[in-house]
Amino acid sequence: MRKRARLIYNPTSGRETFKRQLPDILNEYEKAGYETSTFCTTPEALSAQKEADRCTIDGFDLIIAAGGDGTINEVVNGLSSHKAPPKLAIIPSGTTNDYARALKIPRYDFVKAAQLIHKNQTVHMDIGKVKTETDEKYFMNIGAAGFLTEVTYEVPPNMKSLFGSLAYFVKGAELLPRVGKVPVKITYDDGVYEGIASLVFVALTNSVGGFEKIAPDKTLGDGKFTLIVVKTTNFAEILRLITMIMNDGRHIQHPKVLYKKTSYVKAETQNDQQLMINIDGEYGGDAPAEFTMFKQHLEIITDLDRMQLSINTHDLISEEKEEEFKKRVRELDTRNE
Ligand SMILES: Nc1ncnc2c1ncn2[C@@H]1O[C@H](COP(=O)(O)OP(=O)(O)OP(=O)(O)O)[C@@H](O)[C@H]1O
Repeated sequence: MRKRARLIYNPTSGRETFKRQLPDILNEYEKAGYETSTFCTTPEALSAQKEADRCTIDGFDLIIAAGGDGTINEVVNGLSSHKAPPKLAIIPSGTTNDYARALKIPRYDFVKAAQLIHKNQTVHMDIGKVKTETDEKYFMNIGAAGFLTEVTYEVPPNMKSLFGSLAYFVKGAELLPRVGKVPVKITYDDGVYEGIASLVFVALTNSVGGFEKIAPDKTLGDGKFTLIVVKTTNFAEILRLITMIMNDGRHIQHPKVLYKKTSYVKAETQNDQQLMINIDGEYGGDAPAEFTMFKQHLEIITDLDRMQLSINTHDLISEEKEEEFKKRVRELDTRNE
């Protein structure tokens, strides 16, 4: 019997050009020996998630998720509640595509992304689960609270596509002065942090909000979250930290940063102040929130050669981008001092 693949695509993601290339995309999976079919997501809540769940129960061999990080997250949720989910392929067609960036999946050519199927290379990715008082949800990339949450909400999509991560930075700088001091209690595998925080990250990859060096020492599939807590609300200090994140990843040694590898995190606030949790770029409930780890839970089609190559060429690729950021930081720093 031929293997079956279901392509779940969001027609509204990114620049909405996906549909035109659908026959060419499907053809790649057909050539690789899959019998293919498609599901177009609808405005109804969680349609991608429900379809991924249904296909898993129905015994599909491969789910192809095409969309932005929101669609990928839904598909990941549909698959992850199952013990032995089918393989996942990703065709990034959103604006930021953080997850595809982390997995080195081509982000600007849908057919090229589909052609990865011929390489027969996969990576077993860790998946996180976040539990709040109102909800329970899987995530594949990031759980965040504090400043990043607001920034992600407030960067308009057209700004994201025009300026990429610079948009986050500019918005971030605008929002920072308004960020309140939230006293938090963060419990992790081997410790507890109690104090103020402008930022709490629980990350599964090193690609978040367009930043590529947020967890520079991350090994994918190691069964550990990277926990980052920024223990300052000082504007100038945070700006410098952001520059470090852009430049060389030295933020992990900064005295105002708690940087840990852990398989469990609990985030609470200390005086009933509201702390919104952002999950893979979307609002995911309020603290208290518990994060647990599902080690190597999803097998995802990727390009292992490119992943390896990117380790060697990383610094060259981002040099130009960094110059742009450095200039911007200098401007903002002068304005705020
Ligand atoms: N047919 C549809 N019509 C309108 N909205 C849809 C449809 N299908 C899915 N959606 C909505 O699209 C959102 C997910 O968008 P997604 O993240 O994939 O793309 P994006 O926002 O362009 O990308 P990015 O997250 O990278 O900015 C969900 O809120 C979902 O409900």
